[in-house]
Amino acid sequence: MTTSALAPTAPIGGPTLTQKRELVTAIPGPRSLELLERKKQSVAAAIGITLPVFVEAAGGGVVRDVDGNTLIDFGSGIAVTGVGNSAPAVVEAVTQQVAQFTHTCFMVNGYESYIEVAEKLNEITPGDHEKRTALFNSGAEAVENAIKIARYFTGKQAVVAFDHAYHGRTNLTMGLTAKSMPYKSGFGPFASEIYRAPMSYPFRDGGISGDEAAARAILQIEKQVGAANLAAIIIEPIQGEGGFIEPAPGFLPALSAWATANNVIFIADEVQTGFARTGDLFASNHEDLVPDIMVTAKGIAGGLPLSAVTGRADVMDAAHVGGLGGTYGGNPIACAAALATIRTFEESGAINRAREIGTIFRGRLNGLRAGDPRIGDVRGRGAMIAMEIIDPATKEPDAALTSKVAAAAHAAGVIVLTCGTFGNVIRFLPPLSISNELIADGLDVVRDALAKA
Ligand SMILES: Cc1ncc(COP(=O)(O)O)c(CNCCCC(=O)O)c1O
Repeated sequence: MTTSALAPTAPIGGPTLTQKRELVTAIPGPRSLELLERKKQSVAAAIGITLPVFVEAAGGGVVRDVDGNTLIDFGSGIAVTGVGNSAPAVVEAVTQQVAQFTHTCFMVNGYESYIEVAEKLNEITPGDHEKRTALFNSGAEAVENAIKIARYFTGKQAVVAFDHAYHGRTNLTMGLTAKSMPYKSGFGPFASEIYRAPMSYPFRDGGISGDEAAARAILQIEKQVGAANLAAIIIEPIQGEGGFIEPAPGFLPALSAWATANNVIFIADEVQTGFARTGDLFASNHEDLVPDIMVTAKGIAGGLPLSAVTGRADVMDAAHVGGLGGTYGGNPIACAAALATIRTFEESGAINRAREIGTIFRGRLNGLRAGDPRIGDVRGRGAMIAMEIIDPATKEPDAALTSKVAAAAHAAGVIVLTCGTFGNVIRFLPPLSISNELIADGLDVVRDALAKA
């Protein structure tokens, strides 16, 4: 059995998990159903659960639920546990740290691991210029702070985000996010001075080039906002929740060049694409993009909540002392996890593994597409791959079929997620610690779910 160098050897303390899909009850099983009832009586209904099994253990490429079912993980907790769930190095680092001290608030008393994480991010993010980093907890919090920093540095207020963008669920980041339901509907009003520009969406924009799409976006920005008022452009190098939309080559570099020429801060939101997920350490590396600010989270700490804003030192140092902060930002346990996670990525060939995984997924999905026109597009890079589901007669999005296929995969013990402005994208975000055998079995399940739908 070929397994990734990232696969857990002997998990420390954790249960030994059989790296094989195995169902012993219906999905969800009886214990999960009991917990689901309790959840309904105790947790806000707005907190939904995509696949309502409750987890007992996870690692490698599987999740084991409280009923003893072992499911294949094609979601990584939404692109978080790329290094593997309960990755041994992370477990060891966190165990040691939690026994030393759990919290000081870095703004009260510092600790070395925060500095080490900042030094590491300044080193590995694109660009050899001097950088600074600020640590937070969630992706949305980091995006909020990236915008604060850009506005402070430029003295300008407007911000441009793109069609199909997703940047979070806080007030400002909801304003930056494009899709209304479920993220924004009913939660307004939203922050002011946020503008939207057209995205390069090769499958749906008539195949215009990256340069043409950038020219279209820049013209709209110049006419509807004006560079003199614009603090920042924020964009995901591959859009995540909006549908794994990979812009045409040249789109991002053209936007970045325009921003630089117009004293506009270019922010790359790599919350979902960062840390080897796309077959580069960061998706920005793919076109040699050097953002002024990069936002990271998710894959950074193997499951512990941590996010970061890393950017040009002149930009990051502009705000007055005390202007940025928060109680838990860069907490010591998450910093310990991040250092272990990044070290594991660096030492275990994560980038090559992500590329291998992408080759396997694209090969299988393009094979399905050749015989099934309902698969309109297969796209993405590395271990961030998706297929867009359509009505082949009209190319219209088919959200109903998408949901049906995902539900069938869940019932068969494969955790697969959907996304997209139109709800018609099935996305694959496996942990880089997954084995080729689990990938093959999981994709067989998706194949059969499509065939029966
Ligand atoms: C690019 C990009 N920027 C920002 C964020 C926000 O990160 P937080 O850690 O969820 O706040 C995300 C989070 N994506 C998953 C959201 C899941 C959901 O809430 O339904 C992202 O993908």
